Amino acid sequence: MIELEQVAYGYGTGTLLSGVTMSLAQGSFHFLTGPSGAGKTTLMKLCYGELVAEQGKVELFDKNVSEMQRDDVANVRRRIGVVHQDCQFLNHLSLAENVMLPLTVSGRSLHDPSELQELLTWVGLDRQQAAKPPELSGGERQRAALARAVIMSPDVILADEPTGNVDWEMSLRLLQLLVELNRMGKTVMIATHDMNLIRSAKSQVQARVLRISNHQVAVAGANL
Ligand SMILES: Nc1ncnc2c1ncn2[C@@H]1O[C@H](COP(=O)(O)OP(=O)(O)OP(=O)(O)O)[C@@H](O)[C@H]1O
Repeated sequence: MIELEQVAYGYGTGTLLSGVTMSLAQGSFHFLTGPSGAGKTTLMKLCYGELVAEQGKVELFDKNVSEMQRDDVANVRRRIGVVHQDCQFLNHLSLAENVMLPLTVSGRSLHDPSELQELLTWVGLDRQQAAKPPELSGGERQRAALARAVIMSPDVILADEPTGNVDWEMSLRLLQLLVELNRMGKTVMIATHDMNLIRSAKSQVQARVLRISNHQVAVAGANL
């Protein structure tokens, strides 16, 4: 689904990623880890076509990102749900409207309005659906961000530090939601610093751990 081959990227201040080769197969579950500033968010952005590799090749759903037309980019955006690290919302809209936003801006709607209720119940936010984002707690915002990422029924979910700023119990709840999505067949990658989260996932899902170090991505061994 997502293939990187010998990819390099930097922001003009030297090399950040180089010689990165990795593949996210359909239905796989990956963690992406590495020190702060190692390039996890940058790698995520390369994986959903937000950034274009300076060298090497990125293929999303068998299409080379550097050769994509506007329609291809729109198609990729529909098929990859991203949970951003800072989970920004429009404060004047309700939680439900924010979750619906990816559909609204693409001029689509749900086949059945009860799907929104189901989704909000699934993330445990059905009672807060009329609340405005500033009224939500950190954990509620993270769950709303996850709901917004899955509203388009994407094939892939990329979650950048989805458990940042929430307590351990909420981290496990968010992890469980991502594991459930994977069981439904979605390809999942979670960027995280939290080794305890990775360890707890291991009993629930067959997860691979990718680690960024020295500008490269390697599969981490068992001794996390
Ligand atoms: N738009 C940008 N312009 C210039 N430098 C940037 C930009 N975005 C990120 N960087 C730099 O690139 C490096 C990697 O950033 P990135 O956010 O990918 O790391 P990260 O591993 O996700 O970090 P963290 O774990 O702290 O979120 C950092 O040194 C950062 O300052």
